[in-house]
Amino acid sequence: MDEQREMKVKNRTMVRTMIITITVFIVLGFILMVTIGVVQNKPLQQKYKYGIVLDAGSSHTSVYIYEWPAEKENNTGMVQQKHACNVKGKGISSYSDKPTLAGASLKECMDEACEAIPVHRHSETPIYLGATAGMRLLKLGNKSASEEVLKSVGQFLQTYPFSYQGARIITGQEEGAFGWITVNYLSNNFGKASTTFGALDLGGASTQITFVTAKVESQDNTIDFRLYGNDYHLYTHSFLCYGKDQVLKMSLSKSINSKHGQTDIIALEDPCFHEGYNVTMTFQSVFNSPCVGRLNLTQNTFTHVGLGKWSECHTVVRKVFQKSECKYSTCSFNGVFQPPVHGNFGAFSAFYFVMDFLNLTAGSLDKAQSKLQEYCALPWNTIKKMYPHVKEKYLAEYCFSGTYILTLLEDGYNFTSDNWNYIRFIKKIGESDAGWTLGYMLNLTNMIPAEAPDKPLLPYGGYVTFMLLLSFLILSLCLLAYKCFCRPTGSGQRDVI
Ligand SMILES: O=c1[nH]cnc2c1ncn2[C@@H]1O[C@H](COP(=O)(O)OP(=O)(O)O)[C@@H](O)[C@H]1O
Ligand SMILES: [Ca+2]
Repeated sequence: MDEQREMKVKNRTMVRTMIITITVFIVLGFILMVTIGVVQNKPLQQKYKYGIVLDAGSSHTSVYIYEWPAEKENNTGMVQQKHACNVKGKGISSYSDKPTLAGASLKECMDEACEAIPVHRHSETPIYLGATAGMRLLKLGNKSASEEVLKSVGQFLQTYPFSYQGARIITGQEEGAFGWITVNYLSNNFGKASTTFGALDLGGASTQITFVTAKVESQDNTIDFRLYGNDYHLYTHSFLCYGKDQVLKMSLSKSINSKHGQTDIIALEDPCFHEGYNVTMTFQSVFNSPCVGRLNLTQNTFTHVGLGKWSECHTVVRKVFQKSECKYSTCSFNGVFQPPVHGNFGAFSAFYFVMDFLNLTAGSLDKAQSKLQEYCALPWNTIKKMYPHVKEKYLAEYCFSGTYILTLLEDGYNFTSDNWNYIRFIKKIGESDAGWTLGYMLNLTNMIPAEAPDKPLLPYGGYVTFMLLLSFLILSLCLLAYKCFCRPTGSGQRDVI
């Protein structure tokens, strides 16, 4: 009997030791599996693909390089800006007198692009050049010069090892729509039930407004997209000549015209420039654009004299918007159909540069107006001392540009004090600049599918780890069951724990 009891005690001790050992092994195995699962699923060295878009704007050209993980082309939000380079000097449209030099002006930035993209990816990297309102205006004024400029930049880009996809003037509608795609792609708004942002783009020679709307009364202002399984019905309009540089020319030309015939124009007093500002300008620099009429004058130059009076400036700027005629239910200005604005808007490019400089990106419309009034009243000497490092051309124009932006948004697009805070002034979203270029590339490379790709239940890494753990657990349980229930005892009985 004692022997039997001793045997049982021994057996029990053995079983306990075994259970402890098994448990230790299970825990160790568990840790091992998780470690292997994690290490195995650690992102491998990512393989990136690249694309290049040149934004040939009216004031200057920028070269953008985008990159995305090679195996995730069609996932939303995967493409990011890797590098941007501002071409020195003015925009390509300024080469109208010497078109053959337009191409070579891009050299420095294109050489940078060669450095930034791994050599083995060069030949498969698409490169696009899109020209905007500066070239649209040149085409209107001098078609052959615009063609020569495009030929020059096209030929130059083809000397690089990238996959050249063309150099063209994009339409105002494309500029608006692709800006809208960029902002919403980067904000991850596609493929979700979430609403989209409208897009407001202000350049030197044109401005664009784009937002989702239910009803568009004019066919010229409609664009439809199906992206990631959702239909988007867009309103878009691009106002040629309503970029801030051209509006300045229009406003100066109006003042000159109103003085013309009265006296010789020696000094042109301007409420939109600071008191003490006094610069000699050529008439040619104002009247050299299809946006302003012709003027026959014997004089070549005039003095541009600042007054620094915001209310008068506001009155002058308002005159560039023709608000009386509208054959639709609602208009923005110049008889252009526009549904009432609604929802959030991202305002970028010069909207951002100017509002950021003036510290007007937050706060109410009233506050923005009163702050701008104070800023415009500062003498030019004070302004120069306050901002010694800011480019003088920009500095001189911020009072005018700020006034134009507030007037365009309020009187032009019909934003009010109530929805003013729905406008967000943005430069970048994540690493990427807001602008039309990213949307343009996504569209041309078919990187935004019409239908959302089917998503697996779990991400790959999670799936592998889960399956490993599950199989290990099942295996351990089987082992445990075998050991505990099937092992014959010394007395021929089955040992039950
Ligand atoms: O730092 C800045 N401060 C103020 N304005 C800027 C700054 N950087 C760029 N801009 C302005 O932004 C505008 C950009 O226009 P862009 O060259 O894209 O013309 P486009 O889109 O009409 O063809 C120009 O008026 C340029 O002077
Ligand atoms: Ca632009």
